[in-house]
Amino acid sequence: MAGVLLWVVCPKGNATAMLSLIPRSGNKPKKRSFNGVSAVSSAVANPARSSEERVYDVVLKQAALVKEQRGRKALDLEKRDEKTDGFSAWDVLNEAYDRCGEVCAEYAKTFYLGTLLMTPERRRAVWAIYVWCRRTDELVDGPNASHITPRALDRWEKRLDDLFEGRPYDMLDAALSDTVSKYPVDIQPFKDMIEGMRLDLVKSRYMNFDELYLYCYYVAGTVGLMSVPVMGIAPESKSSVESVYNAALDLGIANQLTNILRDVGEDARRGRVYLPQDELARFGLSDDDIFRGQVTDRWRNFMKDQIKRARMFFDEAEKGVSELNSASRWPVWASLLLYRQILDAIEENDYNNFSKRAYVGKVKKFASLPVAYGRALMGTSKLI
Ligand SMILES: CC(C)=CCC/C(C)=C/CC/C(C)=C/CC/C(C)=C/COP(=O)(O)OP(=O)(O)O
Repeated sequence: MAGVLLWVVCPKGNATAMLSLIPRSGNKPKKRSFNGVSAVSSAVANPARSSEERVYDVVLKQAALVKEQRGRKALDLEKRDEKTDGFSAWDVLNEAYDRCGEVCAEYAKTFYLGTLLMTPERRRAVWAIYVWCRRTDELVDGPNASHITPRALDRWEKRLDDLFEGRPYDMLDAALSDTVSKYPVDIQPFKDMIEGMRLDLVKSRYMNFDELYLYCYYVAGTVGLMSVPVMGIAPESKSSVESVYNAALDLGIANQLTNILRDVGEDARRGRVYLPQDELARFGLSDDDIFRGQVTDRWRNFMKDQIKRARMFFDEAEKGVSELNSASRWPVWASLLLYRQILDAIEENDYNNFSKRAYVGKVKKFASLPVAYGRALMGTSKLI
């Protein structure tokens, strides 16, 4: 896989040297200015490489894979239709995908409805990815989370390797195994999501935004990178593949930042603070203020800044949605608009995210759906 990336980046020259130059020489990753400083604040404190630059390597790798596989024919499912005991691989696979659809319908209703607009092939591939992410998340967040160990995560990663090599462990894995054999999905974002779970086992504080950015990439940005190869980029899109992947990554980051801001109180009750410590200090705040849970002016000002940054990531993401295949745009717009409104809800709660859960009411939710549909109908945008 690395060979593909290096070939694309540097067909003839010194690939390693070229790679380390990309973020600094090009304008990617974009340096987001946030209150006059880079949004990824410790890029300055850490002269080596910022998280944003490291994550961008994964974007390039995934984009290279898509370019390589564009035009390559998908595997012909019919060929697998050899019957054993009255059941064919095709029957089993269909059942596996149906089960993935049921899980998606149960846990992510709006998103599931949106996927129904996609082609049947794409829709079930998205379900298979969703289910794997959900199962991964449940290892550390589910009912058995207290028993989870780094070794269990290693075993989960071994299963991942196996399913990417066509050796699924169970039915749900079989659906994903089929999906990754048909779409140009790279294994790295999946491995990185497991890495995020490992991080969650040992880390409960983030010194600066650079550290938090990496965490958000692991647990949510990865989902964006996994989804685009399946959702597909519109054939008429004039944007670069890399910029669409960047937008997908930004949507994952924006969603996760929003999730963090919504759940400050809940996380604090579990002893966790997913907020940059240096930024808290800059506003005269500390962990104690969070555990105390008082909405003060300092807290409001801090929150205004955090919300502003999350919106910046949503803005970047929005530029990429129109570049997706037309049938994939609606579910993405719908989930983007709904999640973005959680930030408005935090404001409406006067920044009390300690004891009041910010949520988007049914009326607003339904009102967003036609808006999302309208945006999805608009064609691909300008070059980005
Ligand atoms: C923008 C472009 C070009 C493509 C879209 C690419 C996609 C689908 C990006 C979305 C990434 C995504 C869904 C990340 C997960 C983010 C997240 C914080 C999910 C929260 O999940 P739950 O914890 O179940 O949420 P609730 O707690 O709100 O129910």
